[in-house]
Formats: sequence, C-alpha cells, structure tokens
Amino acid sequence: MSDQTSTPTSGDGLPAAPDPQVFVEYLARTRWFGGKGRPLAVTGVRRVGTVPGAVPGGPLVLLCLAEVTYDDVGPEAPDKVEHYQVPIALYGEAQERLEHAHIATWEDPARGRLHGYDALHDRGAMACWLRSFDRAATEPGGNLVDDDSSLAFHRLPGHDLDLETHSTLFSGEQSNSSVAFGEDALMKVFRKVTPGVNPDVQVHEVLSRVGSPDVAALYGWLDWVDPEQRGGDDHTDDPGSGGVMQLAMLQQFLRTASDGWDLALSSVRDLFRQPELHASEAGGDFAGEATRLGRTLREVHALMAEHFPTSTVPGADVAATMAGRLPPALAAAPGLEEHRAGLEALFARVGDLGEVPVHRVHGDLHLGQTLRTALGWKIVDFEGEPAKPLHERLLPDSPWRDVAGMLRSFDYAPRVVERTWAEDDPEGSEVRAAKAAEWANRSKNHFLYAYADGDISDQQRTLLDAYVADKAVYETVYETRNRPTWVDIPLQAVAEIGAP
Ligand SMILES: Nc1ncnc2c1ncn2[C@@H]1O[C@H](COP(=O)(O)OP(=O)(O)O)[C@@H](O)[C@H]1O
Ligand SMILES: O=P(O)(O)O[C@H]1O[C@H](CO)[C@@H](O[C@H]2O[C@H](CO)[C@@H](O)[C@H](O)[C@H]2O)[C@H](O)[C@H]1O
Repeated sequence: MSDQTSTPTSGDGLPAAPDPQVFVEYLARTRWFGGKGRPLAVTGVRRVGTVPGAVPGGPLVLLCLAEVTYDDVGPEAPDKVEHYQVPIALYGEAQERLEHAHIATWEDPARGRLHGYDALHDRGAMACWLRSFDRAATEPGGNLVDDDSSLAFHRLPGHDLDLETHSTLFSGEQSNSSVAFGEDALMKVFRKVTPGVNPDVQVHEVLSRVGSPDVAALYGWLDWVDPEQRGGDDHTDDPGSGGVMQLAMLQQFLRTASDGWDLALSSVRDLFRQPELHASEAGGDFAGEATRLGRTLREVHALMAEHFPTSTVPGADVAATMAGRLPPALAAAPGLEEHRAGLEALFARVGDLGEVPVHRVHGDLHLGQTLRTALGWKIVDFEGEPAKPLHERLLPDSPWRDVAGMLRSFDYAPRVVERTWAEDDPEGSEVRAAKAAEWANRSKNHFLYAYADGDISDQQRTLLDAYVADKAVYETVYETRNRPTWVDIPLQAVAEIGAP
C-alpha cells in the first residue's frame, strides 16, 4: 500500500493523481501489464478526465494514462514510450472491501485525502461507467461528451442496457481488462493504448452495423480526444501527433459461450482416454466443430473483404516481409537458427506467386479467440498481433494469415494436453503422439475444407504453408519471452516445416 503526496493539480478541476512512482509498483502487480520484468520508469501520469454519472456516496472515476519508458531500448526505438490506462475509483474514506485493488492514498489540494482503487474492481465505479454509456443512447447522435469535450461515450442503436446488473471482472491471462454486466453486456477496457483507432472497436463496429452473426454485437465505445492535440492524424502510432485514443468498448455479452480452446482440449483428452478408437469414433470428436468454425471464418472474411478496402500485394513483397521477420526472431530465439535455411527456402517460394489478394483480417487468430455459443461460433478480439505497431495492425493482410493461425492452434492443443498427461502416464507417450497427430490433422482438414469450400489450389497451399511457418516462428519468440517451458511446441513445428 502506498501513502504519499500526489502530483500537483494543474488547475483543470480534475482530482490530483498519485505520484508516478506508485504506478511502477502497481503495474508490476497486474496481469495485463506487458512490460513486466523490464527495467522501466513511469515518467508521467496524464489525467484524461472523470467518468460522468457519479452519484452521491459513490466514487469519482478518474481516468489516468501512465507514461512508461524502458531502459533496455535505444533512444531511437519508436516504441520507447508506452501508455497504460489506469482508471481509478476515488473515495474520501478507505474501502476495506477493495483493499486488494488499492493503488494509493494521497492528498488532493482541493479535496483532501483521496483513497484510490483500480476502478475495474469496484461495482460503484463500473455502474457509473455503465450509466454514461446508457445516457449516450439518448444524446444527439448517440454521443455523450463530458464537460470539456475530451471524453466521448458513443452508442450504436439497437440495444437497451440493463442498469440493474452487477459488474464482474473477468480473471485470466488477458492483455486488457473485461467486465461483465450481468449477462447483458461486456466492457473491455484497453490497457495499453495508442493514439488512433483501436482495431477491435473498428472491426466490431463495421461488422455489427452490417449485422454479422459471427461476432458479439458492439454496443458502444469510449474515445478520448487530447485537448492539446485536437485535429491530428488519428491513424498513427505517434503519441505526439494527437487525435483520438480509444479507451474502452462495450459489447453484447455472449451468455452461452464456451471457449474454443477449452473445447479443443476436452476433445483431445477424450481421445487420449480411449486411444484404441479413431478420432472420428471418440465421443468428443472435434471435426464437426472444426467444420463450423471454418465456415464462420469464411463468412467473417467475406464481410471484411466487402466492407474494408481490398487490394493485392506482389508475392515477392510478402516473401520479403516474412524473411525480414527472421533475423530479429533468430536473435530472440536462437533455437530457430538450425531451421533458417528451410524457412528461407519456403518463404522464397511465395516470391513466385504473383499478386496476393489482401484485405483487413483478424491478424492473431487462434482457438482462444473463438467462442462456441448456442447460435454457433463467434470470433473475438480483433486487435491483431499485440507486438505489432498500430499502423501495421490496420494494414490489409492475406486471409491465409488467419487460417494459418487456426491450423497452428490445432497443432498446439494436443501438445499442450500431452504435457500434463505425460506426468501421470509416461509409458503411453508414443501412442498419444500418434493420436495427437490424428486429432490435429483431422481438425485441420475439416476446418480448411469448410473454409475454402473445397480443396485449395497448389498456389494457395504454398502461401498457407508460408503463413503457418511465419506464425510458428512468431510463436517461438512469443513462448521464449512469455512461457519458456512451452517453446518446444512451436519449435518442433518449425523443425517439421523447415525440414529439407
Ligand atoms: N462478448 C463476449 N461475451 C462473453 N465472453 C467474452 C466476450 N468477448 C470475449 N469474451 C471472453 O473474454 C476473454 C477476453 O477477451 P479478449 O477479447 O480475448 O480480451 P483480451 O484483449 O484481454 O485478450 C476471452 O477469453 C473470452 O473468453
Ligand atoms: O491472445 P493474444 O492476442 O494475447 O495472443 C497471444 O497469446 C496467445 C496465447 O494465449 C498466443 O497463442 C499461442 O498459444 C495458444 C495456446 O495458449 C495457441 O492456441 C495458439 O495457436 C498459439 O499461437 C498468441 O500467439 C499470442 O499472440
């Protein structure tokens, strides 16, 4: 717990924020902070506004952006500065029930002692947020703007929010924070924010407006316009160039959803329990789900191609981009080195393909981004690859990148099950390896056949193989950094792909 003086207010009427040093300790304690373990400093705290809709006895919700810099990057690095959103519920009295979410206690020159808690944990703060989204629906154009016009709550028509619900913060390894309002709505508060449109909001808005059945409908979103930078280019990574920052989105809560990754793991376990059966005979056979998932992705891609710009890029450029990702990947994950030649040869074949069609895609698709509901599969989280800068995540890309992401996930599922299964039953490893391959191949084949509505051409196969390899390389780096004990999963795939 921190108890100290605050940063001074700037006469803007907003409450003071706690000292930036508080955020260094706080960020390290959260699940969602992406810079854990790196040498860093919080060089400033920007107070972007308070959420309208506060009620007597309830908290004031102060939205803060913590400016984080790292000591392990050169001064020329474009992503030297990152902004993390920390909404703080402010109370005049300590709140024992929120002790676990306490950020700091500090003095405000105008308001006296303030006790600040992570607002996502506080039902009073979340109710305040929901009321603002609700009020937006009856404002002109569906927009509720705060007093100094810097925060704007936007609503899409078509759904009345249930204000009687209680909020529940999702737990789990997520890069943002999601809060369910009963079974009515889900609010995702973006943690690492960049100036410009958020791809998740943008894609959900487009697909919701055309009534796509394959995503959770978007109900609204929250923008912040930096008053000092109004009118800048809003498709930029440069915090200095101004424009809009999208801070949160509100969408349909999928009540009957089961996580696609969990379903796949159960299906694999079912097969491992009865290895004498073929995958098609096991109770939890995944082929039907893989087929339906393939059709869903096909539909989503068709809508994205219809409602976002489409173009083509020369195969040589695609090949060069993939090859260009190799050297930094090799530096981060040296285990890739022995497969370099095989990978380079595979990428080079893409150079002979002529023009490759591109449009907006998901960008980081895997089973954990799919939800099976009573009404079919839904695809979530259109933010793209977390490590890519915003402008790259907004660029058109080949739909085969998403297909490859799913194929890699079908490969991961049995290998992840095997990791724990082998601890109890090391003897059966060889049999399970064969069953794992059977499960993965069956799921991949059904998914791919449904996605392509038939067999794919040799050219498409070349492109798909290259995207699968590109993804496995990315995963090798991802696992090296985040889950080093899992790195053999993608590395084994790279070895198989890169074999001469
Ligand atoms: N509309 C929804 N309804 C119910 N659960 C959802 C919905 N959208 C996402 N989820 C669940 O919330 C979790 C986090 O969502 P996701 O968009 O992947 O967040 P993050 O950007 O933090 O990774 C997912 O694992 C998914 O199970
Ligand atoms: O969900 P995110 O957008 O944060 O994606 C990142 O984390 C994923 C792990 O949760 C990672 O996915 C990899 O592991 C999955 C199993 O946990 C597996 O199903 C995927 O196929 C595999 O890529 C993803 O790559 C990363 O960007």
